[in-house]
Amino acid sequence: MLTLEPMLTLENVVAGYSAVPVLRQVSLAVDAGQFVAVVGPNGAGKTTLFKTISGIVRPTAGSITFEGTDLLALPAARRAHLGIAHVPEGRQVFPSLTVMENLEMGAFTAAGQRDWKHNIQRILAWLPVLADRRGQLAGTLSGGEQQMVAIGRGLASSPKLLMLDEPSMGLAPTIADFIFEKLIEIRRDTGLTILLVEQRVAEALESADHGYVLEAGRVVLEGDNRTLRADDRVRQAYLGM
Ligand SMILES: Nc1ncnc2c1ncn2[C@@H]1O[C@H](COP(=O)(O)OP(=O)(O)OP(=O)(O)O)[C@@H](O)[C@H]1O
Repeated sequence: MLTLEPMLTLENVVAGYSAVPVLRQVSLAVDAGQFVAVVGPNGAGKTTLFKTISGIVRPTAGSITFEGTDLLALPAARRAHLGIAHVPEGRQVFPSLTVMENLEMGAFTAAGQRDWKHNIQRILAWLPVLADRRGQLAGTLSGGEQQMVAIGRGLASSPKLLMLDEPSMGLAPTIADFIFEKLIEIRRDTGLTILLVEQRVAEALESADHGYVLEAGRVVLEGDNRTLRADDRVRQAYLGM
């Protein structure tokens, strides 16, 4: 019988800063086309998890595989070319470049260069505010607009896996809701695989198909979104019910 391997697999990953472990034996899998959310409190290690996948932090144990390739054998710069886009916490747009220049910077991969015309049309259709502000310096945009630039920049690389680190951070609830709706729309239109880290647990588990709860560097719960939303621990600790 044919069994499909997940697109991304982490097995027993241990990682941190200097000698201090943050991730303690984290295992996680993302299937192609899936929308997976990782939720958990401040300091649980969510950002460290993303940095470990994209190669900024090097694990001391465990394995990470993307489409059958051993990611740990590749430097960070190579991983983006495999189709992994990391939209970082705090957006990190290039403030002195325009919106369009920021989007162009995202198209640094071979696939991003090849697909630029198609990608930019779609990005501007999903996020029309970026078309309105294409010549504006990104540093002068609102937080929500900067988040849209960061998402657009990630999409411009033609990723297979889009990793988003707390896209709602610091945004008013209505703007955060708009961002979640856009992610659902982009996913529906493209079938893109999405890995999302979020502190807005209710919205994250409504948008995603599958979730992981990360606490103190360990996966303490995993399941499809309905199961997690119905879980007593999740309801009490994260949904205020
Ligand atoms: N560059 C660093 N050097 C040393 N320790 C760090 C560094 N970055 C993060 N840490 C520590 O690693 C732990 C996990 O941080 P991380 O940012 O991964 O958590 P998080 O779940 O993303 O939290 P938040 O939701 O607040 O961003 C924290 O105790 C933090 O202090």
